[in-house]
Amino acid sequence: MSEKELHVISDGKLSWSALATIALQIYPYVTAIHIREKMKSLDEVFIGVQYLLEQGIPAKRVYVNGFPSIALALQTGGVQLPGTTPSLVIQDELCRGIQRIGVSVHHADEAKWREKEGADYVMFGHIFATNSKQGVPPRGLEQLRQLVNEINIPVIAIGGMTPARVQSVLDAGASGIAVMSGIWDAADPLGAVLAYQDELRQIEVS
Ligand SMILES: Cc1nc(C(=O)O)sc1CCOP(=O)(O)O
Repeated sequence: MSEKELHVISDGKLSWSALATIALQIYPYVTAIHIREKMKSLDEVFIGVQYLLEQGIPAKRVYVNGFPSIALALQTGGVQLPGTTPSLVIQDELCRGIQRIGVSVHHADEAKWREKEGADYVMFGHIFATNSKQGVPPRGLEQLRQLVNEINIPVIAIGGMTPARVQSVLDAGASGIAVMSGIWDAADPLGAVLAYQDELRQIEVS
C-alpha cells in the first residue's frame, strides 16, 4: 500500500449482509472500513462487526467508530473516536490495547490536544460541503493546511471528498481521505474506490 490512506465510512443505511458484500469487494484497496452505525447499540455493532469478520473481512481493515471496547475485544485495526470523547478515554488502559486510535477533530487546538493524548491520527472535516453536515460551513483547504502544519500525526480529510478533489487535499498536506457517500451512493462501489485510489496513486493490492 502507498502511504496515502483511504478510509471508507459506513453510512448506517445498509444491512450487515449488504455491507459485508461490498466490504468483501473493496477491502483490498482501502486502509480501513469504518463501522459507523450511529443508530445501533454497542451489542448490535459488536455482533455486526463479528459477522463481518466471519465473512472474511480482515480485522485489520475494520475500524470501529465510537466503541473502543469492540475494537479491543475483536482486535480490529483501529477505533475512530468522536470529537466529544472525554480526554481520559485515549489514555485509558482500554485504549492501550487497540492497534490504532483516530479521533475526529474540527479545530487545530483539538488536533494538538488529541496528539498530546496519544491519538495515532486525526480526522478533520468537513473540508467541502456535504449532505451529512448541512447548515455547518465547510472548513476548507486553508484550515486543513494550517492544521496539518500544527501537528505531527497523520491528518485524514473528510467531507465532500470526490476523486477530483483528492489532489488538492493531498497538496494541503493531508495523509489521506475518508469517504462516505462517494462509495455507498455509487452504482459501483468498487469502481468508486478504484477511482479514489487512482488519485491517491495506490492501485496495488496488498
Ligand atoms: C462522518 C463525517 N464526519 C465529518 C466531519 O466533518 O467530522 S463529515 C462526515 C461525512 C462525510 O460524508 P461524505 O463523504 O458523504 O461527504
